[in-house]
Formats: sequence, structure tokens, C-alpha cells
Amino acid sequence: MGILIQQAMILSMKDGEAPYLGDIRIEGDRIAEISHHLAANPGDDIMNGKNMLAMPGLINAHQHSPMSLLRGFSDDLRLMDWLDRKMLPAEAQMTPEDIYWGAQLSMAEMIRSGTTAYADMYIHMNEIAEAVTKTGMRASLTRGMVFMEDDGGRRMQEAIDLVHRWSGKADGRITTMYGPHSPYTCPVEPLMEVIALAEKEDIPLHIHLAETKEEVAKIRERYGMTPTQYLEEAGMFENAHVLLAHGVHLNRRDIGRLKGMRGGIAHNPVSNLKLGCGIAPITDMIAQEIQVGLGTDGAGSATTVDMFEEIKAATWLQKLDYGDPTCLPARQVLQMATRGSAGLLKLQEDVGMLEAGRKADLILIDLEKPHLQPVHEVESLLAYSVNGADVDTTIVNGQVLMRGRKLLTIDEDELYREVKVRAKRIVEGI
Ligand SMILES: CSC[C@H]1O[C@@H](n2cnc3c(O)ncnc32)[C@H](O)[C@@H]1O
Ligand SMILES: [Zn+2]
Repeated sequence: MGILIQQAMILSMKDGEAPYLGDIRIEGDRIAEISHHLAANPGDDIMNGKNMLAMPGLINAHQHSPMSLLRGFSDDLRLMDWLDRKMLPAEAQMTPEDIYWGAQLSMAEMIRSGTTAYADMYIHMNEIAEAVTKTGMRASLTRGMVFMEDDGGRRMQEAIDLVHRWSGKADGRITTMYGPHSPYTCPVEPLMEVIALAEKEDIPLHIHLAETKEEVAKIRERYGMTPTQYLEEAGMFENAHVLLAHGVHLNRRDIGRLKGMRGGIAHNPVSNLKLGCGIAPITDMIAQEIQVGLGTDGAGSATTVDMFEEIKAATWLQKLDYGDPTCLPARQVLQMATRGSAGLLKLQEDVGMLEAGRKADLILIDLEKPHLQPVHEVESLLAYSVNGADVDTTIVNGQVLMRGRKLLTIDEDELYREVKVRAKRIVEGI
């Protein structure tokens, strides 16, 4: 018994393929067939795709999921004040159970707004892995490591435990990375140790890079180089696959350093806007064939983890920054949010495109809305008009996680009860 989606407008995101009306058959965890018309098999779960658009699920390439508990709690601050004075003290109050519920809150928001896979860097990763297992999402999990206060041995051991315990778990939905937090929290010795470990175990790396001008000045003062150069000199771009979050302050030579790297940049435009960090030179990176994906960062900075907000912000900012409305056109920004992010999570063989044989990670968007009619160009509607709330159905690994906007793996009443009490206790404890 499979799932048959009938007569949806299909945007596969395959090179050169325009949207067309067709049927999609899902068997087990994979897309079995896509065609203009498919006959139903006995016992099929039939979904009416009329007036719906089917596309690959969005992939959020950089998140800190439990920070949803800190949404709206400390806005309008500079990054270092926000982090040191607000986020770190709040995180010190969080119990493993808080992390579990905060992660689920983010996952509820992501599933509701069409995200099927995401990359997470945080603490208490066992609880996040448990939440991923329960909700049905696909995730790349990283224990973030800050090495400034002590030797970081405990954090490193937790990172290793995460990788060894959870890689490939939850029916293959969980993958893992090693996560030195940033150039400014990782001295060269532990940084090189993590790189060597990642290379030895063939596990990707996930790190923040060049998010603010202050970071660039700090690394220049400490090491006499740019943050990108610092990572390059530590050997990060030699063999490892690296997911670099932000990359806002990269000069021409830094972009040259990233050319040809395995992995690429996760662009987080809403977080960068909100924290006043700047605009990442995405158009220049793409011109140098650097792989770029899209992420939200945590809800503590971005305030929402709806990828459709990021899609709009990304394209608008490039047009504004370069003074050129042809920059980052609709199709290209959608590519970033699907295939680009899939490449950063090293999932490009399995997700990011609708194609027979790939994992069944896809969404249906209800086009019968005033702001989505008429349908001239599907890609334009998706990039400039669709909101997360227009997503009707979300499917991951062949499992329906939301149908007709009802979440099927998360009890929302229980979730909001837990979140309310926990968020209050955390901020009162600071
Ligand atoms: C040690 S786990 C990850 C760590 O990162 C912090 N964080 C969240 N958002 C950002 C950001 O935009 N830049 C740098 N660090 C960030 C989060 O609070 C966790 O402590
Ligand atoms: Zn981040």
C-alpha cells in the first residue's frame, strides 16, 4: 500500500524541467514513479492534488532548534550582547527536557511551513535526536563546541558520542556532523583536532563563519588574518565536507579560498538582517560556483523558522545590495532552499528534487488563495508570494507528517502546555 498524489502541479527542481500536471506514487520511504497519469493500486492512500503544487520539501541548512524557547525574549541587541548577556545565560538554565520540547516546537513550525530536513547545532543532542525520531523529520545533528573556557574535553566527548550513537538512526533520517562553534570560540589546537577527527571518520563539519564585522576584527587582532583564512590555514578546506553558516563578511580573496571546497555556505538572511550583521555576497559566491544553501538560524535571532521568509529575504537583499533586480531570480533562490541545502547536508543523492528513486520528502502547497492566483509563473509565486501557512501537506521519508494542516506526529496542545511553563522558568532563572 502506497500513497498516490493525483493531478498536482509538479515542480521537480530537476534541471530544465518546467512545472507540469501529474501524479506521484510513493512506496515505502521513496518516490516510486512520477508521470502525467498513474493508475491507483488497491489500498493506495489517494491524495487529491487538484489546485495543489507539489515540490521538494525545503531544507533548512542552519538551525539551533531549541532556541524557539527564546523567541522574542531578547530582541534588538548586537550579536555579542545578545549571545553573551542573553542567550548563554538562558541556555545555562535549560534542562535536557527543555531541549526536547524546544526542539519539537521548532519542528512543529518547520513541518507546518514546508521544511522536511534541517541542520541543527546545539547542546543536549540526545534529546534533539529523540525529538527528531518522534516527529519524523530528517536532520543533520551537531553538538556545538565552544573551546574557550576549558579544554573542551567533555564537549568533544559528547560530540563523538552523538556521531557514534545517532548516525543513520530513525530509519536513516538522522545524520551527524562535528561542530566547532566558530573561529572566535575555537583556538587552533582543538580546531585542528576536530578537523582531523572529521576527516578520519568521514563526518562533515558545521561551523559559524564571518557573521559580524566584530568577528573579523577579533580574528585579525588575535591571528592577523581573516576568519576564512584562519579556517583555511587550520586545514578545514583540504579534505572535509564543511557547512559554513553565514559567510557575511568575506572579501574577494576569502571567496577565492572557498572556491572548490566540499560543502559550502548556509545563508541566513533574516537572522543577519535582524542582528544588523550585513548582507552576505551570495551573488559573488554563486559566480565562483560555491555551493550555497539557505537556513534560518535559531528562532532566538530570526524569530521564525519559516523558510519561505528566508527565500523572500534572500532574493530581495541580493537585488537591493547589487542594485540589480535580475540578481538571485526566483528559480535560483528555490534551488538554494532545496538542492543547495541538500548539498550542504550531504544529502544531494537522496533529497532536494522530485524524482523516482529519491526519498519521498515533499510538500503540497494550496494554490487556491487570493495571494496565489492567477498562476502565471509557479516559481515566482513560490519565491515572492507563498507563505509557510500555505503548505497543506508535508511528507518525509514516505510518512505524512502534516495533512490538511493537521500535524500527525506532534500533539500541539501538549506541546504548547510544556513550552509555556518551560520558557517562563528559563527566563525567570536568569
Ligand atoms: C554551542 S551550541 C550553538 C551555540 O550557538 C549559539 N548561537 C545561536 N545563534 C548564533 C549566531 O547567530 N551566531 C553565533 N552563535 C549563535 C547558541 O546560542 C548556542 O550557544
Ligand atoms: Zn547559528
